[in-house]
Amino acid sequence: MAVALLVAAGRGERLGADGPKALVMLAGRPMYEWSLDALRAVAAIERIVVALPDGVAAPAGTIGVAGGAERSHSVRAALAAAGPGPDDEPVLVHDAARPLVTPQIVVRALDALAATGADAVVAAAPVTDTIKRVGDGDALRVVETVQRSALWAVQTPQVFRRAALARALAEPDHVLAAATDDAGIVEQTGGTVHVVESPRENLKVTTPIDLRLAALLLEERC
Ligand SMILES: Nc1ccn([C@@H]2O[C@H](COP(=O)(O)OP(=O)(O)OP(=O)(O)O)[C@@H](O)[C@H]2O)c(=O)n1
Ligand SMILES: C[C@](O)(CO)[C@H](O)COP(=O)(O)O
Repeated sequence: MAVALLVAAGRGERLGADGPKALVMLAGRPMYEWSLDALRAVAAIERIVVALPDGVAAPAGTIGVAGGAERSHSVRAALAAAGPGPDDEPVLVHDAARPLVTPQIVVRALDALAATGADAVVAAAPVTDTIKRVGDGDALRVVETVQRSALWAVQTPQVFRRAALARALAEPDHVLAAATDDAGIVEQTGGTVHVVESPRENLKVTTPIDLRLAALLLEERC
């Protein structure tokens, strides 16, 4: 059985809405509810912890906890609220900002962790753009065209063996603040991380155009 941590405590500054991003209405419901539906539909998930903005009540059947200053601080708070568990227990972390996640994506990530000896498995999609490294003195000068075949755009869900995630989240606050995902901290602390393929549709709502796209895709599903 697995524990799921849904992080929904971000401010959403790049979206520029009136309130926290996870509470923004998307295809008729607060954004975080779409991810909760997907997590609740997976039989292997026995507990869901939600990191929320201060003062927001926990959704029914979940454990609520106040989020931290940065994303990985919220993951740390959620893991603490989940209570103790065995070292090899799968702990799944998902962003409420990825409302297009499906039960199938979640199950594929959990199964992939069980099938490997890795410390973590992250949902990801092969990169389809050509990526150039820019900078090196002249801010706009192209330095390199990166070999695309080795590049994957990483998403959530990210599934960890509990001990590896706990070790990563025990790093100092500034290490957590600098990380854009938890798997990156696992890598820095000597852990092994694999990818499992996931559709590009599992996009992250960051800016207003993402919100419009997510609404269109969710309305298509309903
Ligand atoms: N202190 C934080 C920051 C982020 N998150 C969550 O982490 C996910 C990914 O974060 P991001 O999309 O960067 O959200 P925000 O931090 O809200 O966005 P911004 O950087 O534009 O303010 C989101 O589900 C967000 O709610 C969180 O729980 N706690
Ligand atoms: C964790 C994440 O969703 C992986 O793509 C992403 O890095 C978090 O978003 P942020 O905007 O970089 O905080």
